Amino acid sequence: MSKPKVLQLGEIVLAHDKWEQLTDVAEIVTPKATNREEFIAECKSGRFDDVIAAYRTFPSVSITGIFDEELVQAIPKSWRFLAHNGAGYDQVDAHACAARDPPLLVSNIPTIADDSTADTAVFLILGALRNLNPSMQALREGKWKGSPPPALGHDPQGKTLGILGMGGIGRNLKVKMDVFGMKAIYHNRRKMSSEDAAGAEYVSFDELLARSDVLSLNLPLNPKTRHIISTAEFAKMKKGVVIVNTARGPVMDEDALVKALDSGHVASCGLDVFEEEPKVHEGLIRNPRTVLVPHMGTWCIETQMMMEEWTIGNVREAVTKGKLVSPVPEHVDLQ
Ligand SMILES: O=CC(=O)O
Repeated sequence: MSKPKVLQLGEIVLAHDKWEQLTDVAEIVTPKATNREEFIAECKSGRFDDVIAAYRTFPSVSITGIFDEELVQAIPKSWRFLAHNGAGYDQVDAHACAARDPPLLVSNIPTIADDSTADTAVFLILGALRNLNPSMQALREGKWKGSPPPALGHDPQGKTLGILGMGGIGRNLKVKMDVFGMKAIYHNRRKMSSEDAAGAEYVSFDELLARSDVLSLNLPLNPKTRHIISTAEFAKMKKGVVIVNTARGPVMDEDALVKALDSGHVASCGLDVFEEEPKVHEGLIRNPRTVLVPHMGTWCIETQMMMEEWTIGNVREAVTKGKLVSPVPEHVDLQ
C-alpha cells in the first residue's frame, strides 16, 4: 500500500534524522515550483493530489506566497494539515484555512521560540540604549571609537520597559530585564493575572506609550496590529524613547519611525524585523543610532533544532493520528 504524502515547503536545516524517520509513515514530496504562480499551477496539475500534510518554513513564502484564500482554494482537498515552523504565522490566513471545506488545519510553535527571541530583544535593548552601533562600525573602519566619539549611552537600571504584547516572549523578556534593573509595564487587550504577567504593571495603551523609556514590541501581526505604532503613537511617547521590535516589521510604520529618529524624538532603535523583508528602509541604514539584525531572533542551533523537531512532530501526528499537537488558537476547536 502506498504511504500518505507529505509536502516539504522549505529546508530542514538541522533535524535531518527526525525528518528521515518520517519516511517510515509518509512519502515526502517537494515542489518543483520556484514562485507562487508556478506553485498554484503545480497544485492544480494534480501533482500534490495525495498530500495530506505539509511542513512549511518562513522563507518558503518565496515559493508559495501567503497562504490566503486563493492558495487555500487551489490546493487539493486531500491536504488537511499545515505545520508551520515558527511562532508567528502571519504568512498564513488562519481564517481562510478554517473556512475551506474541509478546513486546512494549521499548527505553529507554541513556546520554544520564547527564550531566543527574548534574548535577541535583550541584545537590542542594551545595544540601542548604550548606543553601541556607531563605535562598532567605527572600529571595523579602523577608526577605534570614531572621532568625535559617539554620544554617551544610557544604563538600563531604573528605566521603564514598556512591553506591547505580554505573551510568552514578552513575559520571558520581562523576567530577563528585571535582572538589569528595569521596571516593566505592559499593555494587552486584557489584563493578565499578576503571575502570568510576571509581576509587570498593566497600563492602558496610551499610558504605555507615555511612560516607556524603552518600548518593546512583542505582539503578533494581524490586520488589527498592522501599523499599531505610527506617527500619532510616536507623538505620545517620551522624547528620547528607545524602540525595539522582535515581533514583525509591519506592526510599526517604518516611514514614521525613520521620521521620529531623524527628528530625535526616538533616540535609537533595535530591530530584528522589517516591514518589507529582506528590504531594509534606507533611513534606518543611514542612521548610526539604529541596531539592525536581519530576522535572527531564533537563529541558534538549540532553538532551530527544537523548532524543526516540534514541527516534524506536528506532521507525524497529522499523518498517524489525523490531528495536530499544537494547532494555532483559531483552530483548536476545529479538530
Ligand atoms: O520569527 C520567528 C517566529 O515567528 O518563530
